[in-house]
Amino acid sequence: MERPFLEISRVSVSFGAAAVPVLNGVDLKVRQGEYVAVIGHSGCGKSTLLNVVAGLLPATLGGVLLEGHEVRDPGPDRAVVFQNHSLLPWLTCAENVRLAVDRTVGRGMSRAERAEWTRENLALVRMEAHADKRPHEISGGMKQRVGIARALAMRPKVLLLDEPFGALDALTRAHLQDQVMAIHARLGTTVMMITHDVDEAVLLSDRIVMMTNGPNATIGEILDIDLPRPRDRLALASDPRFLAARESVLRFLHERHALPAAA
Ligand SMILES: Nc1ncnc2c1ncn2[C@@H]1O[C@H](COP(=O)(O)OP(=O)(O)OP(=O)(O)O)[C@@H](O)[C@H]1O
Repeated sequence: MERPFLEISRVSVSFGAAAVPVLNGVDLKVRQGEYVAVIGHSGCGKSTLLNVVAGLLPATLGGVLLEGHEVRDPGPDRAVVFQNHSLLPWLTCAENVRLAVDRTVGRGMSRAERAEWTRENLALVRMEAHADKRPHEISGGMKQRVGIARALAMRPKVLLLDEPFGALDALTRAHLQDQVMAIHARLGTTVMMITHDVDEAVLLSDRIVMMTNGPNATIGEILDIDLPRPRDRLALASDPRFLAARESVLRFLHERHALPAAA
């Protein structure tokens, strides 16, 4: 059998002396270029799982392999974009991206090449016109776009998105989702994205990983989304396959794994 690109094997995570682990025995194989969304109720351990893949948090049991190499630390092959941008406020958009370039792929590049690579990556998220602005001069959606450009500029093997659009209004969110789909189509980056948004998960993903409630959370079900790409949100809004996938995730979250208070 072909070796999986990213392999999460029997990952369990316990914090401190807690008797019950947050995550228990999470197994997932991700293909190169695949777009996987992880969805589940608040507190089930989605960010914990992403942090293990990022190398920011060690698994208590089990582990993660990327192209057969064990993940032990954070590294530029696994770039993370968080819900709240983490741009340095005293640097311009270009300088924020450039900093990541200088420390990773830019090491073998000339000064001019680094500047060009920075510009190209800002262009991927259509932010080249704002390259010289500082974070306080741009909107929340624009800051997230710069954060995505910074992550992509490292040409990671896996892009880890932890609710990247969670703090944005619906229209900005839709716009960014479309941009991320276009970038995924163009670069073929493997993506693991955490989201609470069912429509977002169905629109963007090849597979949706649905987590059971914590503690002791694990993968409950995995849904394949076979919708052809490129995907158009308007056309899909009334597509029976989109609606069926959406309903299946909603049933998982609100029937089979409803939170006790909501059940
Ligand atoms: N460093 C930590 N120390 C102790 N407990 C933690 C730590 N990090 C997370 N937890 C606990 O682990 C559980 C899972 O947290 P996590 O942030 O992974 O959930 P989540 O599914 O991403 O939640 P949300 O959707 O609300 O962001 C929670 O109960 C949380 O309190």
